[in-house]
Amino acid sequence: MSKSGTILYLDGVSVAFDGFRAINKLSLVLDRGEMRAIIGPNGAGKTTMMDIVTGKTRPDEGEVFFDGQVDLTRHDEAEIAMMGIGRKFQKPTVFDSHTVEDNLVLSLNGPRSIFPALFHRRSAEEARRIDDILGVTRLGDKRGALAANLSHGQKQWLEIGMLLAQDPKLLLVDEPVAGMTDAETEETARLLKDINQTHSIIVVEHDMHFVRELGVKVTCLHEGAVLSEGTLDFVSSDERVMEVYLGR
Ligand SMILES: Nc1ncnc2c1ncn2[C@@H]1O[C@H](COP(=O)(O)OP(=O)(O)OP(=O)(O)O)[C@@H](O)[C@H]1O
Repeated sequence: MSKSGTILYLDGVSVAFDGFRAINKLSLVLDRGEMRAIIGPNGAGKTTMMDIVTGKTRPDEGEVFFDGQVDLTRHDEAEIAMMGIGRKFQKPTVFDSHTVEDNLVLSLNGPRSIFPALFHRRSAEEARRIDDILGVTRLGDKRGALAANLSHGQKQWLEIGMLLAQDPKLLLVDEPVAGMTDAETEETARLLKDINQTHSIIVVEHDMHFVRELGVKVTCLHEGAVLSEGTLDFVSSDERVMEVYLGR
């Protein structure tokens, strides 16, 4: 299959831990500009797949390409982050004692340490980017609030904003709506759809209501490989998916 036009290209990827194949000849292709939802039972290999993409885990075999041409297996975690793959873990890790705005300023890309970042005169370009991110993450009226005082959902949105501040091409988002209210969950689907206008996204999520709201192609992983792929209706009516995951 051609890699051109892809933002992420995995083919025949395997990795074993002590002889156990957590990822087993996995092939998964994400087009540039696409948002994809990844589902699958516990232990299916979702986290390990993201660890491979971000350079945390090296595959034993297979091809892993970013943006059609970058061989990710030749780069380490820091290089991969610099190249434009941003990852959001499940648990928010915002700086509680800083304001929402300062959390974003601290995440803006470019070499900087905490004091220059907070005290240097902000350029017009930086101010515009912060405003854009506050808008897209629904935090415009929380700009001056301490991150500690945000709701759980707002903290997740702030962390997504901190990822955007690094200007990634591809965002990997792990279980963003776990612990959110229904209203926050629905808003998160809208928020990710907004971000998807300008970024490619992979979302790992167990919440099927949320996956339906996203309305994107779904890949179900099982035992380290793709079990089923297509629309949510197609995947969720696949007997093999019902057997290992949804029908439990
Ligand atoms: N560093 C490791 N050493 C040994 N086994 C591992 C390691 N990392 C993952 N595994 C195993 O690989 C398999 C896949 O795990 P992984 O965390 O990728 O699944 P997952 O789909 O993310 O599951 P969950 O939905 O529970 O997060 C599991 O059986 C896990 O125990």
